[in-house]
This record gives sequence, C-alpha cells and structure tokens, in this order.
Amino acid sequence: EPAKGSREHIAAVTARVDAPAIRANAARGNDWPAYGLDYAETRHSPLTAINAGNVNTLGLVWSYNLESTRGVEATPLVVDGIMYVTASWSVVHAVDVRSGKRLWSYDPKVPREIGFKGCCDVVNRGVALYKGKVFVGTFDGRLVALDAATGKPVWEKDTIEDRSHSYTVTGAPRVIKGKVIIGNGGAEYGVRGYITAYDAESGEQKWRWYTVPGDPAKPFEDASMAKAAKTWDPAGKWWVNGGGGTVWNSMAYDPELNLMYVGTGNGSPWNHRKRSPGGGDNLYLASVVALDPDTGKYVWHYQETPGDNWDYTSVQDIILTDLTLDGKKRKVLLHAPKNGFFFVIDRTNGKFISAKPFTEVNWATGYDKKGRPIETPEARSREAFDSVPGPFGGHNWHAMSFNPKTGLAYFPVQNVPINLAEDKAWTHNGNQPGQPQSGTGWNTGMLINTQPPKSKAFGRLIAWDPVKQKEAWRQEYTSPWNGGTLSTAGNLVFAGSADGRFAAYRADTGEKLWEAPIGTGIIAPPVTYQVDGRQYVSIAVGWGGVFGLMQRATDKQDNGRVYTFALGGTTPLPQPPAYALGELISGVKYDPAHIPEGTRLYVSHCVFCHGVPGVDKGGNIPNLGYVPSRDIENLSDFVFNGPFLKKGMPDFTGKLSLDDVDKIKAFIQGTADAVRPKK
Ligand SMILES: O=C(O)c1cc(C(=O)O)c2c(n1)C(=O)C(=O)c1cc(C(=O)O)[nH]c1-2
Ligand SMILES: [Ca+2]
Repeated sequence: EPAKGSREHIAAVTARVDAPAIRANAARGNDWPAYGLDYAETRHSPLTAINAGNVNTLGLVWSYNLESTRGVEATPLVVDGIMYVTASWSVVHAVDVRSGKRLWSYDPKVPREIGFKGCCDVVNRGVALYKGKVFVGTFDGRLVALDAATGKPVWEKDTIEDRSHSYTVTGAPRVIKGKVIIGNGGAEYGVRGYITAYDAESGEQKWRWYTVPGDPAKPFEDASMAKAAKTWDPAGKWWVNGGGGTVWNSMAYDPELNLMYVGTGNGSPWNHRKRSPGGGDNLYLASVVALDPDTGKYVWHYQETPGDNWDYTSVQDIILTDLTLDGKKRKVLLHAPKNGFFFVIDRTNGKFISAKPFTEVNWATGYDKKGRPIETPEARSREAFDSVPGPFGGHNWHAMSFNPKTGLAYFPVQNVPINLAEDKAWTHNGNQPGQPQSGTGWNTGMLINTQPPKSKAFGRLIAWDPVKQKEAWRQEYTSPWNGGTLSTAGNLVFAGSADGRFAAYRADTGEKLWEAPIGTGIIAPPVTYQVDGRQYVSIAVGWGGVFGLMQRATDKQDNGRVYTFALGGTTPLPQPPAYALGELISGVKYDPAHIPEGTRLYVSHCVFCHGVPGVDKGGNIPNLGYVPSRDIENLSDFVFNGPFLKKGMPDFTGKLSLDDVDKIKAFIQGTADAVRPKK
C-alpha cells in the first residue's frame, strides 16, 4: 500500500477513474470524479453522514490559498482524498484533502495580455479526470492533458481553429467514452461556436460539431448545417462575425441512450435583425442539442429561444433524470437557461414537455404546446427594452443540482438590470477575419445602458418542482450573482452567496440550518465526498465572473481559496482583508456637450469591465468613479498602450482617438458629479 498522497497512491487511484467507476460512484458518493458528480450531472450526493440533524456542528478543517485574485468558478474533483481544482487564468492545483497541502500546481501560462478577449473574466470552471490524466481547457484555448500524479503535461492541443477571432475557453472539459470534449466562448465578440472531441490517451482529434452554419457559398460540414442555414438570412452575412452559439459550459451524457447533450449560446451579434435581417430561428443558437458521442453527429435539437436577441444562452447546466408525468415514467432533461423558463424536455427525442417561468419574465408570456415562446410585443423593440431576465440571465452558469427524493432542483435566480437598444450604426467592420480582432467592446449590435435600466436587481436561491413546474421554496439574497448548489441525501442543499456566506439549507423546506461567514463573494458550487470514512464539504471561493468584474456585494475580499468543512471542524475561518472604496473623483475638466457621445463610447468600450462610474462600486476591476482623479485627467496614458496591458486591459490605439478619450472623460466626471450626494 503506497502512502496516501504519494505519487504511487495518486497514480493508482486516478488510474481507476473510468466510465464504470464514475457510474458506480454515483450510487456511493465516496468521490467527486466528474464535473456534475455523475454523467447525469445531478450534483446530488448519496452521502448522509452530514445531514439536516447535525450540520450545525460543521466546521472548517482547512483552507487552501489558490493565489488567485480573479474569479474562481471551479467545481473541485476529488478521488480518494486527492483534489483537483482550478483558479483564474486556468491554473490547476492538486491538493491533499488529508492535510490541506499542495501536491502540485500547473500554470499553463496564458498570456495575461489577452484577458480582454474574454467577455466575462479570466475564469475556469474546472478539470476533467480520466485514467490517470487531468484535463484542463485554458483561457487561450488549449486543451492540456496532465499526469494526475505529477502535474506534468502529457499532451496539448490547440482547440481554436481561427485565432483572428476572440475565442476563449472557460468551461470544464468532460470525458465521454474515452474522448475529452471541450467547446469555447466568444459570442460577445463574433465567433462561430463548435465543440470538439479528442482521444483522452493521445490527444488526437476525433470529431468536431459546429453549432451554426458557416458561409453558405462554401460546402456545409454536415446535413445539420445545411438544415440550419435555412433558418438564417444571408443578407445578414452572419458568417463574417461567426454567428455565435458557443458551447461554453454544459454537457451531460446518457450511457443507455448513447446520447450526449450540449447547451448552445447566444447569437453573435446579439441583435437578431443585424444578424438575420429577414428573421428566422437561427439554428442551433440557444438550444439543447443531442449528439452521438462516438461521431459528434447531430441527433436532435430543441431551441429554447428562437431568433435570440438578448444574449439568452442555453449553456446552463443540463440535468438528466426520470420523472413520473401524467402517470408515465419519462426520461427527461431539466434545464433553467438564461431566458427565465424552466424546461422539461424528453431526452430520448428532444420533444418539448413543459416550460414555466422560474423568475420574473417580460420577453415572453409562456410557451405554446409545440414548445415555442409567445413573445411580448415590446421584446424586440429597436428603441429600448429592459429585458427581464437581462443578458446576465435569470440563471447563469452557476450550478444547479437535483434531489430525486425531494423531487426539487436547486439553483440561484437573479436579475441584473440592463437596457438594450438597437445600435443602428452597427456594421460588421472591426471584426473581419484577418483584421485585428477588436475585442475592445462587446460586438453586440446593441447599445447597452445608454438609457438607464429601470428593471430591478435581485438574487435568490430557489427550489423548483419540475413536475408541478412551480417554485417550492426560496431564500432571498442581498444581490444577484450567487454560487451554484450541491444537494445531498442528508436532506441538505449547500450554496454560497455574493455577500460571502456559505450556507446549508433543509432540502425539503429551505430552512437555513448553518452558515459560515467566508467574507469573499462566492460564485462556484460546493462538492462533497468521503475520505477514510469521514464526509467533507469543499468549496472554491473567489469573487469574479462577468458581474464580479464591476460589482461586489461584500466589504471584504481575499485571494481565491478552497475551504473544506467536516463535522466538528475547529479551524478558525481566515479573516479576509477589508475592501475600501476610494473617494469619488472630482475636478476633472470637461465639456458637458461631450457627455452624450462620451456615454456611447463608454458603454461600448469600458462599461462591461469598469461598470458605471460612481454608481457601481467596483468589483475585481476598479470603478473609474473611485480612482485617483489624476488618473482620469491622464486617461489616455491608460487607454493607449497603458500599464494594465499585462492585466488583460486592451490597447485602444487605432480604436479610439484622443478626442474620443476626452469625451469618455466627460462621461466619467459628469456621471460622478451627477451621483455625488448634495451638501
Ligand atoms: O457567448 C459566449 O461565448 C459567452 C461565454 C462566456 C464564458 O466563456 O465565460 C460567458 C457568456 N457568454 C455569457 O453570456 C455570460 O453571461 C457569462 C458569464 C460568465 C462567467 O463566467 O461569469 N461567463 C459568461
Ligand atoms: Ca454570451
């Protein structure tokens, strides 16, 4: 017997992680060997040692510093006490659960200068584990296989077929039938979505499936693309910008049906009229698609948001389960995408069963019997529309779990108010292949927040009954953007929140039973597992993601950390340092006549990282209302080849003029002046 935590031990226990082991573990719950725990991605653990009766004695065992200052979104994987977790910039850490100490770490050395190529922070949602190898998709689009015992790279593949466009990888790979499967992101900048399978052993590419058709003047890759092209209008030249449909988060697999399921992303540009002037559903955007995992061949799809116009990605977690509906047992999939409706779909054939709103919704009143949304007249307004849910989703990537005993799905629900109006001047310019990818502003074909949004911000944790299609309970949060969930057979739901609390709730009633004040905002989902007969709960913490770039709900902020809890744990919680906002800027000279144009420039180049000056309070990226006033006076020093290129800020040389910068300054100081409390 090699010593626990030794290379021999790690090699032996990780070598055993294969399909039968992952399936057997789903019933025992000793390990957490795959992203959603099992292929059905239920995130429901059968462990009961920690339960509703004793969770109040849960305490910290150890915390581990991820040395990360940006968003941490990873689901840690654990096999016999060996944990694999990722931090920002796709850095992988192997941690010994028995000691809380580092075994190894691996930094894929993503060039920090490309940070701006991602819409939504330099995050990573975790690794896949299979037969002794750990697989990570890196922010710059590589898929790297590491030796699980040593952290040394075994093979590496470039998954990006066109580097003139801003593709990034933030999602966790999955391993299905010996193939590592990974998609990518970039639909805020103009890319064509696809998903690729590589042989886990050799890295050889096995298949690739595109989610949207390419240039119709060229041969289509397969029949699914020819079929999809009929739902797009060539007058929109969607292929120039790529069309979107990125697969940046969810996958699930049904071994009996031999089908894998992927969720696809929004249209690129967002604006449907710009993308496809004659209308059309624009397949396979915002859909759940079933593929043959052996060949990558399209089998069926169900499109949740036809003709997407609101960044309504359908990449949210997909959960496979069986439900008794009208007295019949049905193989279904459960899905709560950004668009605010909870879907129950027949996973054998993609047939729509039901959809009901799980949150406030104003773009559609419901779904008809065929599974098409009934849109409200204002939903496609050119002038202005605060879509609810907003583009950050009624539910984003934050993990959902499903407890078959309570019959409830648990996930965080929210609204982030955003106003959308058509950018009438938008053209394909600036995003042509071969030209420098702009990436210096979202390429949406929309004016975003040039008019102040009126919808309300909120966040809550809900339990949803997919049979009744009804909320069973809720817990209100203090803000949007909260952590994903873990469900356990101990009648518990665990989840963290934006305001830095990690809590356990009764799964059947929602009553809060336990809480740990972590301090730092939480977005990632917890996991649970058993080591040497003791049950643990772990959560990776690190504020960030798209909302976390510009806003936060805490006054404390620490590096990324993994926290591990067990019954009777007595380690004191680390106290994160306080986060203090600076003074509101003042005295920067400007011409008020510049404010309207400055607003347009600011919202198209700055707002999605820096937020609204003096209104948002700054997240991981400073709010420009609260930096030293002289930095705004000297704004061009930061905008053109500035000091933050190494942190991922773009260089706006050639994209903005000195005049433009003056107008942006006017907007920043003007907005700060407008919100300054009157004496
Ligand atoms: O369309 C895309 O390709 C794409 C990619 C990503 C991503 O890769 O993180 C996000 C989004 N869209 C998106 O719309 C979104 O709200 C979002 C939030 C986050 C995050 O990690 O916090 N990523 C993304
Ligand atoms: Ca998106």
